[in-house]
Amino acid sequence: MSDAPVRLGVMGGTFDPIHHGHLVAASEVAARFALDEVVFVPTGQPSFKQHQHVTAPEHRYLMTVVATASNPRFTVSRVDVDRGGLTYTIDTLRDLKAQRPAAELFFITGADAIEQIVRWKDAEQLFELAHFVAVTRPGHQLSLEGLPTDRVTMLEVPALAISSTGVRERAASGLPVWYLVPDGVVQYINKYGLYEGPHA
Ligand SMILES: Nc1ncnc2c1ncn2[C@@H]1O[C@H](COP(=O)(O)OP(=O)(O)OP(=O)(O)O)[C@@H](O)[C@H]1O
Ligand SMILES: O=C(O)c1ccc[n+]([C@@H]2O[C@H](COP(=O)([O-])O)[C@@H](O)[C@H]2O)c1
Repeated sequence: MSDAPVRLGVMGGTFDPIHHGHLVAASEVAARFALDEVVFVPTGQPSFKQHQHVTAPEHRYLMTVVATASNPRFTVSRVDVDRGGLTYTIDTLRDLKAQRPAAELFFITGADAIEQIVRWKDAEQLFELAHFVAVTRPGHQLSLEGLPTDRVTMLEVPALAISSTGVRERAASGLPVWYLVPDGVVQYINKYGLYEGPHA
């Protein structure tokens, strides 16, 4: 447990798989908000994706480790994977705060996710635990209506029209996913045959 007063970015996601859109968003927020570190937190069972097949948490966790390994400021946390069950951001932030009480938390989220935030578990308390940085995403107009303006900041990031859905669909059709995801993630997907078969 480290108790240094760091500015800690928190990038939560299903990461099925992690792609360059996630990495660019984290890198841009880190630079603009002078973050010391960004911790990527792969979900256990994502609460808003209960009716779709999601790859096993351990695969998604390992792909996230592979994708972030080369950046000294990027780390990966197992809090959501190890807690098990449905993942709620309120639990993610509470666990990280318990591990690092002096850290100032900045939760990084895309335009599509921030629009749903009022429906997230314990929504009002989320803003007490972290500052939220909403990054623009191609195809999504960002509206912060109804959100506390002092706790949410909108940030334009270089537009990368990449989604995990698109990567899974390409892999399932035998199309290349090189350069949409880091090289090691391409190799991980091929090694374990992810996104092939009935769930692809
Ligand atoms: N290209 C992108 N640019 C900016 N933010 C993104 C991008 N892709 C995903 N995000 C954000 O990253 C977070 C985690 O996303 P997630 O793991 O669900 O990926 P996804 O590409 O949206 O997946 P899927 O297509 O399976 O829904 C979310 O807050 C999402 O809005
Ligand atoms: O806490 C909630 O109720 C909640 C509902 C939906 C999404 N989230 C979080 O938002 C992040 C992105 O989610 P997703 O499903 O788009 O990968 C991830 O960290 C989720 O845990 C959180």
